[in-house]
Formats: sequence, C-alpha cells, structure tokens
Amino acid sequence: MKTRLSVNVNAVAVLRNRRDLPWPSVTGLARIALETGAKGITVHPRPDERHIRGQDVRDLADLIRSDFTGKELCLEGYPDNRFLALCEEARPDQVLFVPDDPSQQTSDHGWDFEANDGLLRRSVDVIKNSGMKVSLFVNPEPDQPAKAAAVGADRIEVYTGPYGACYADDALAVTRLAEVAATANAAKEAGLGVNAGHDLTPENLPALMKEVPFIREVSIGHGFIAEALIYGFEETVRRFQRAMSEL
Ligand SMILES: CC(=O)[C@@H](O)[C@H](O)COP(=O)(O)O
Ligand SMILES: NCC(=O)COP(=O)(O)O
Repeated sequence: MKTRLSVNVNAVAVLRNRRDLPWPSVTGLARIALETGAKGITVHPRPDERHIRGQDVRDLADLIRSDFTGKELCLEGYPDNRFLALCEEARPDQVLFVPDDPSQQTSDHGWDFEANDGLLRRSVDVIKNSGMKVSLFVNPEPDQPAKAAAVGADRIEVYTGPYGACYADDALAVTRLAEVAATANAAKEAGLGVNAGHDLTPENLPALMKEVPFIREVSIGHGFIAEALIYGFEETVRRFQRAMSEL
C-alpha cells in the first residue's frame, strides 16, 4: 500500500489574500498538484479565514468531484458548528479534527481526549453518519491512539511537528522519530489508519517512511510551499514523491 501525498494549500491562500485579487489561484495550484500525481488536497478553513475561506472549500470540492476521480479532499478544523456545517456542505472524503483555539498561529498539539470526550464523540458521529472518514490529530505519544479509537475515529494523524523541528539535531530527531513510530504502531494495533503531518520536508520524510512504512497519508503544506517557491509545484510534487519512494 503506497502512502498518499495530500498537498495542503493553506499557504497559497495566504499569498492570495494579500490583495483583493484572485491570484495566486488556490484551485489552479491544487489542479497542478493533482495532475502531477498528488493523491489529495488538504485545507484548514480557520474561523478567521486568515487563509482558506469557505468559498475555497466549495471550489476545491467541486474541482475534485468533477475532474479528479479517486483523489481526495481533506478538511481540517476544530469541530465547532461552523466547521461541521462546512463539512456537511462540502462533503470531503476525510475530516481531521484538531483542538485548535481560534487564536493559535498553527496546529501545534493533539487532542486532550479526557477534556473533550463528549465533544469528540458527538462530532465524530455527525461526520461518520454523513459517510466521511474521521481522523483525529494526536500528540506523538503511544497512549493516545487508543483514546482516539474509543471516541470512534477511523484514523489518527500523528502530529510530526516536534520531529520536523529537529532538522539541525540528529540525535534529538532519532528520539522524536521513535515517538512518532511508537504512536503509529499503537494506532495500528488499535485498528486505526495512520496519517502523519506537520513540518514534513523532503529531508525528514525518508527516515519517517522507512520507520513507519504503513502510513496511509501524509499531508504537507508549509514545507511543500517552501520547496515550490524554488522548484515550482510540479517538480515539488515529484520531489516529495521521491522522498516518499513513490517513484
Ligand atoms: C493540522 C496541521 O498540522 C496543519 O495542517 C495545520 O492545520 C496547518 O495550519 P496553518 O496552515 O494555518 O498553519
Ligand atoms: N495536517 C498537516 C498539514 O496538512 C500540513 O501541515 P504543514 O506541512 O503545513 O506543517
């Protein structure tokens, strides 16, 4: 089973929103990524619409549904009524619930399952009853996947930010990678699919894929856009695929 690459295009919307103009085009660049071989698009429509807006979600859902059979849309967000309503409207293939406070700069931690048990059970039910996959963002701690399974998740997404941040410290990277791998193995034992995301790059992906070859999907945004500014979207998809040994 090959690991799927889902390109997160939040940062394209950051650039687009600098002016009251429709370029760079979120759907246009998503199309290039999908035509080049990415298996999906991920977006995080945050409450303040600092980057991805509700209309971007609708446009991406229409694009993938009409032109890219077999490719997937993943929506990420905190399960408030606004986000759940957007998921019901757009019907993505997968929803990732993250515990983000609206004021957070980015997603930088997984769920506190004890404190959010009722919210997660209700929200997971809403999405699964509508026929969409549910993934829950978890810290790289092996006791977390069982808690995700207990509230009904289909998958977890292991937060790989601490691993990605070790780009200059090989010893620490080994430790952080072991934490990710232990969490992924615990999820597999709990019968959950395993996704991974946050601060992944062509440099840190090979070791991750070697250690955890059963990852179903990696979603990559910040590192993807950083590469694409140098190499362009098409070549950057290929660079990530090589790093994932897809080619
Ligand atoms: C869930 C995750 O780790 C990222 O997709 C995050 O949602 C990115 O959000 P920003 O692009 O707003 O930093
Ligand atoms: N779920 C992770 C994601 O979609 C992208 O995270 P990042 O690569 O922007 O850190």
